Amino acid sequence: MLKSNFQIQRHDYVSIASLAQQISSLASQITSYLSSNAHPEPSFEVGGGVVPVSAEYEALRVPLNDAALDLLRLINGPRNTLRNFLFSHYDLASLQVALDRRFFHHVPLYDSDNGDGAGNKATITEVAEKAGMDENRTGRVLKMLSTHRIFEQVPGEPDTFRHTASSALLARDADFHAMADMQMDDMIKATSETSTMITSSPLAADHQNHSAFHQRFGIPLYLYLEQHPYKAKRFAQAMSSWSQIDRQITDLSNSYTWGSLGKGTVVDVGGGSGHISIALARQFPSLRFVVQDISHHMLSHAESSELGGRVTFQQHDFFQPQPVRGASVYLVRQVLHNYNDADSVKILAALVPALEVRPSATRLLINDIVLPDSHSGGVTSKYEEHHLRQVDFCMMVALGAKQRSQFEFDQVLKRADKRFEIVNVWRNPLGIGLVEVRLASAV
Ligand SMILES: C[S@@+](CC[C@H](N)C(=O)[O-])C[C@H]1O[C@@H](n2cnc3c(N)ncnc32)[C@H](O)[C@@H]1O
Repeated sequence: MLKSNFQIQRHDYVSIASLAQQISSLASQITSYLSSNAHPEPSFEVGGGVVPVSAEYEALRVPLNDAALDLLRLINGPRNTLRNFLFSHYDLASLQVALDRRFFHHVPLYDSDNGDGAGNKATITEVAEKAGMDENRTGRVLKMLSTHRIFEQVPGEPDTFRHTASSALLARDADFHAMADMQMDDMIKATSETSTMITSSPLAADHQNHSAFHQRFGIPLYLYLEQHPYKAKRFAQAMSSWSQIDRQITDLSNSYTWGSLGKGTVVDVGGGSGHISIALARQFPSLRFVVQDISHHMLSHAESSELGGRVTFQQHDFFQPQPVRGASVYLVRQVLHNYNDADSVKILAALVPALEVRPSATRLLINDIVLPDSHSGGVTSKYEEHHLRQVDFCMMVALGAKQRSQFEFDQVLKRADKRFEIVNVWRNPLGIGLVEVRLASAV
């Protein structure tokens, strides 16, 4: 996670030659970085897809993405580029079928190989049988996914497929699979209603009853999850997987001085299954955590913890006054982005009496994406901004809500209580940042 004054220059690439030169230079720096860190060169093979997670690697990977994507746009021209873009829902449909019919578990992994190479592949007929669908469409799904290097045809055996690094990830990582499944199931269905939803209420922005999700399923997302325990479990797993991406937990533990809180209490407001508190509790053995959530489904997915009672769980509605007073930290993580400004103001205001007990020793930490904007800066690359905008759109579709910039956080905080003051911002160009807030009367 990077401090607020960190800015990445956005380049306007102009020529094929200059882009090619940048790509070549960045690619050789990546090769040197890999070899000097004894990191194996990434490949598409099973087990070959691990890339380094470090600030140095990101500083090369991100501009290489910008340059490579722009080079492709330039050499393909708008007609080919847009054609590809416009047809991408068919690619997603193939992934949707593969997830629905559990293709990723029907092709054996190298792990199960008995040594003769025969155990790591499956014919279209075998996959179709296990998936309970016809061979023709099974083959078409596998071939479509293979164009993205998700599965591949075994050389010399055109009707036989094996895993690649990407398909193996979906086979092995249950939480990542849950995230993919959630996106390709409810979220893609809801997303297709976005424009219809806007047409039906063109001026009613920012309300969960005017979200595409509501348009598609007839009820707000969290009520829907309460009514579908399997989907609530999948959601909790998806959130856990999401937190592994881009080092979110590492960033959160590194960016704030948790160690200085001594034997303090951290209240994890809307903490879901408690995965963040549990990770922090493992790292900071003096701290105690209270994970609060309205959903007993979420709390029931909470890991039984070996942490000697330092992580406790409490059912609580964060629109109601905060029952744990005078804690060291109130962590509000990936919650405000679920709400429009009016509701975010109510959630923040409900915390004020608890912060007033020991204002100088208490912090509110908002752990959410901090969007770039012209007021508070934070310019990112196009590649990075695209990620942030995708998640912002996700909030619009799912909940009629949004991600916020520092300026927008400041506005909702001040509406909740004029004494709220942002004291520090850690930006993360690829994901979740951190906003540290206090009640100014504490000074
Ligand atoms: C997007 S999840 C974030 C979970 C967790 N903080 C994290 O970062 O992984 C939002 C959480 O808010 C919970 N929630 C929704 N409405 C709530 C309410 N009124 N009071 C308390 N929790 C609520 C949901 O059950 C869900 O676990």
